[in-house]
Amino acid sequence: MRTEPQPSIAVVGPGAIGTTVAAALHEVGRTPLLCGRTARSQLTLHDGDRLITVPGPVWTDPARTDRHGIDRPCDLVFLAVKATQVEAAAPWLAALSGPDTVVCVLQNGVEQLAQVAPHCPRGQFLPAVVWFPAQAQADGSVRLRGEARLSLPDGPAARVVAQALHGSRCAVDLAADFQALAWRKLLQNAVAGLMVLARRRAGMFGRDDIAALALAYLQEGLAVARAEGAALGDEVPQAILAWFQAAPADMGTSILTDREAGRPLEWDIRNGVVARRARAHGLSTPISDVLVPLLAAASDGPG
Ligand SMILES: NC(=O)C1=CN([C@@H]2O[C@H](COP(=O)(O)OP(=O)(O)OC[C@H]3O[C@@H](n4cnc5c(N)ncnc54)[C@H](OP(=O)(O)O)[C@@H]3O)[C@@H](O)[C@H]2O)C=CC1
Ligand SMILES: CC(C)(CO)C(=O)C(=O)O
Repeated sequence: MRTEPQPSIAVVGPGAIGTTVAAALHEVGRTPLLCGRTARSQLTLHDGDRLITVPGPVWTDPARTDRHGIDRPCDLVFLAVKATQVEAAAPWLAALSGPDTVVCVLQNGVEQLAQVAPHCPRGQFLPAVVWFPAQAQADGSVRLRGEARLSLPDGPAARVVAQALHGSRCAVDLAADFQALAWRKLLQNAVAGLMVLARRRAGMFGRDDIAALALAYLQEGLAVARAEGAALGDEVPQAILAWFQAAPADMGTSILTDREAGRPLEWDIRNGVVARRARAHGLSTPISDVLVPLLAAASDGPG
């Protein structure tokens, strides 16, 4: 019997999201090359009671692809560094990508392509909506806190990703209206920024005053999303708030993890973007006008 050759796959940025995707691929026999910043011998994912170990190493030097067993571009690269880390990770994209390589950007926001493409001369770029929460633990392992699921804009590049993750614990939806999904997820991320300013986890959305603020901020974002052409219904703000209220009280968000670790924050792609896009449409954003400078200062200082 003839077996199909396996695609060559790399994960750049084996953190919370990168580890989840690497574990999903490994479980179905498509173990990716791991490319990171911190050397590790393996990755570990906790999904409920299940523990999945992805064999490493995590390579850390993009100039030494000869050591990694790569003699040609990969078929598929998952980029899962933070938006603030794309420039530093660009040498990995240059080392792993050829013109036919699909580069699937596992990042929040609605500007992934504009952010990443200038840093990589080759490849077919594909944004993804990453729906699931995952949290890095103190020992470097990752805890998955939801059903792993990605949405991608339907097309040939998305089908390469869907094929690679076929049969794995990470579901892939091919979306006809990706823009609406991306903006819906952006609104979820924008409101999660309130957790950074309060330094509290999802339980804080149980407060009436925070719920009212969150709804008003989500309404502000919804107007911008619609002006950008995203077809989102009136129910979206309440549905997003209800999602946070139903989440475990100790569920965080990746931007809060960065705040707690004193790292730069993705404030611009998650919150700043709402105000930036609003200006282009002549919309006012009184809530963003207060939140965004505070998030920017929390991220970048000075002081
Ligand atoms: N975590 C979540 O629940 C969700 C996150 N997202 C989005 O996914 C993206 C990734 O987030 P997340 O996984 O949480 O982030 P993490 O910080 O957990 O992971 C980022 C990884 O990239 C590595 N890295 C940093 N710089 C480089 C570099 N120059 N070269 C190679 N690797 C590098 C980091 O290494 P090191 O270990 O050294 O820091 C880390 O392993 C973000 O855009 C986030 O907004 C989307 C949905 C949910
Ligand atoms: C938790 C979740 C899914 C929503 O804010 C997320 O996207 C993140 O942590 O960055």
